[in-house]
Amino acid sequence: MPIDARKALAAEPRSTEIAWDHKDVQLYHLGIGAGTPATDPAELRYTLESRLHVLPSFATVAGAGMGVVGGLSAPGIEVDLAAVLHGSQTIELHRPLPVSGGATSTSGVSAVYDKGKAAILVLRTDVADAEGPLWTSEAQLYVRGEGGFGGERGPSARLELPGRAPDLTAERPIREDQALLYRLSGDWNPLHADPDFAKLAGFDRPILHGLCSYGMVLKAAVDTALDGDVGRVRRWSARFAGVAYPGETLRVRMWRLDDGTLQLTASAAERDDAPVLADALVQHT
Ligand SMILES: CCCCCCC[C@@H](O)CC(=O)SCCNC(=O)CCNC(=O)[C@H](O)C(C)(C)COP(=O)(O)OP(=O)(O)OC[C@H]1O[C@@H](n2cnc3c(N)ncnc32)[C@H](O)[C@@H]1OP(=O)(O)O
Repeated sequence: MPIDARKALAAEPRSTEIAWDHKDVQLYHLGIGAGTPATDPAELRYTLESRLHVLPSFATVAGAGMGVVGGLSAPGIEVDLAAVLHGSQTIELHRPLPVSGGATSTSGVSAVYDKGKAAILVLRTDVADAEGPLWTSEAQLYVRGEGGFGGERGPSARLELPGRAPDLTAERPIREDQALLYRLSGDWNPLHADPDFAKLAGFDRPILHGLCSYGMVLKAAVDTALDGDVGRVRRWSARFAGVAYPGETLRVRMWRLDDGTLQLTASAAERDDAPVLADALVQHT
């Protein structure tokens, strides 16, 4: 059986050493659409090494990504990459991310849910350096066709949107070559680059990496709602509610909640606001 939940959950978490430097950070920022000083001089904080700050979602690619090439393989898990969609992602920052660094990353499967038509794999990663914990991340992978193994169904709660107009709206164009640029940060999944593979996975053309929209939307939130200060982000969580395609425009709606949290949605402006990110929250100082 491609997913053996008991074996996957019983496996010891795996530790690897990761390292990154300013070039990785700059490439990541370009991959999520950082602009040029001609559009906004403040953009140089994302692209010029002497002013560089690190958008916290860089944590999702730090250390050269996930090595997903042919499939997802781990104890108890052997699934075809064409069946995998990124379902949701959370990162929690324990400290601001340094421009360059080295750390130990420890990952494991923390839950496996059975949605009938799909399985959900929950992967947790804890990253720490000599000074202590840096970040914790949780990825949920939606694996089509792998449910029905008799497992627990897992949570299904959805966040209600505030019943009022958004406090802020931002639009972010996705470059035609955005996915080609983004994949250089480590997610080489052909779903985002190869039209034949995309068709095999059931899409008319390559789709954008979930983590690329995840970074683009966090950047929009930091730049418009958090004074451009990446150090204010404590936690960023979102569900991938629908695909986004290169060439589209992400429309980001933001609400400031009473407890200080920022709630967001992102949609594809050209497709009647089809949902891209939902259940999205930025916790910040
Ligand atoms: C460490 C990191 C490794 C990364 C590896 C991944 C490599 C990457 O390169 C891959 C990608 O980036 S893929 C691109 C990003 N993702 C997407 O575009 C997916 C967009 N979402 C969809 O298409 C649908 O929501 C879809 C298809 C996900 C679900 O739609 P439906 O089938 O219509 O689902 P629905 O009938 O509404 O619900 C069925 C049950 O599943 C739960 N669920 C739905 N969407 C979920 C999601 N996004 N995440 C988690 N759970 C989800 C529902 O709650 C429901 O369960 P229940 O009935 O118990 O409530």
